[in-house]
Amino acid sequence: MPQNMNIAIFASGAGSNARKIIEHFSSHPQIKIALVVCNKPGAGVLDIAAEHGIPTLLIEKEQFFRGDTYLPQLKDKGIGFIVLAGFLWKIPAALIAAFPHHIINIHPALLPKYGGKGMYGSYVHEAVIAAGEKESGITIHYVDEQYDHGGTIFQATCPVEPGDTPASLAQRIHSLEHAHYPAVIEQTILSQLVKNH
Ligand SMILES: Nc1nc2c(c(=O)[nH]1)N[C@@H](CN(C=O)c1ccc(C(=O)N[C@@H](CCC(=O)O)C(=O)O)cc1)CN2
Ligand SMILES: NCC(=O)N[C@@H]1O[C@H](COP(=O)([O-])[O-])[C@@H](O)[C@H]1O
Repeated sequence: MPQNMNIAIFASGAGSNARKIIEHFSSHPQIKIALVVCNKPGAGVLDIAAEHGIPTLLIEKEQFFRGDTYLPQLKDKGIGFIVLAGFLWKIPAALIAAFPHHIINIHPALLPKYGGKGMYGSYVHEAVIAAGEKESGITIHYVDEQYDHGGTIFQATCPVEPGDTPASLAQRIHSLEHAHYPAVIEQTILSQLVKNH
C-alpha cells in the first residue's frame, strides 16, 4: 500500500531552493509540500509559498526554543519530514527528537570544512575564497543537535574560479543546489518509506 509523506520546508530568506523543491513535488503522487515555516517576516520564501497556495507558519524565538517548538502545528499539518533550505536558527533538541532522522539540511560548502556557527550564506563563500580553495560545493546532510554535524547524504563539487567573488561563487553553488536538492530529498524520503513499509 503506497505511503505518503508531508514535508515542511523551513527557510529564512529568498527561497530559491524552496521554489525548486515546491516545483519538483507539485504533482508528486506520494510526497507533498504541506507547510513553509519561516522566522523572518517579509522573507521572499513567504511570497513563493503564497504563489503556490502553500500554508505558511511564521515562528518566533520564545515558542521555538523554550516552548512547544510548534510541534502541534506541525502535527496538525501531518508533517512527517522537515527540509531546511536556508533556515538560520538552530533546530532545538526537542524538534530533532520528534523527527529522528527525518530532518535534512543543505549547506553551501563541502563539510566538514566551512561549517558551524556563523557559517551561512555569503560568510561561507567569503571563507572559501579567503582560504584559496580551488573547489567548493554543496553538502546535504541529516540534522543533529550541532550545526552541520549530522551524517552526510550527498555532496557535489564545483570549481572556485580565479577572480571569483562571494556573489559569483554563490551563483555557481545555487545552481548545484537547485540541480540536486529536490531529487536527493525525494530519494531520501522514498528509501525511508520503502524501509519502513
Ligand atoms: N540543530 C541544527 N540546526 C540547524 C542546522 C544543523 O545542522 N543542526 N543547520 C542550519 C543551517 N546552517 C548551515 O547549513 C546554519 C545556519 C545558521 C547558522 C548560524 O550561525 N546562525 C546564527 C543566527 C543567524 C540569524 O539568526 O540570522 C547563529 O546561530 O548565531 C549556522 C549554520 C540550520 N539549523
Ligand atoms: N548554512 C546554511 C546556509 O548557508 N544555507 C544556504 O542559504 C542559501 C539559501 O538560499 P535560498 O533562500 O535562495 O534557498 C542556500 O545557498 C543554502 O545553502
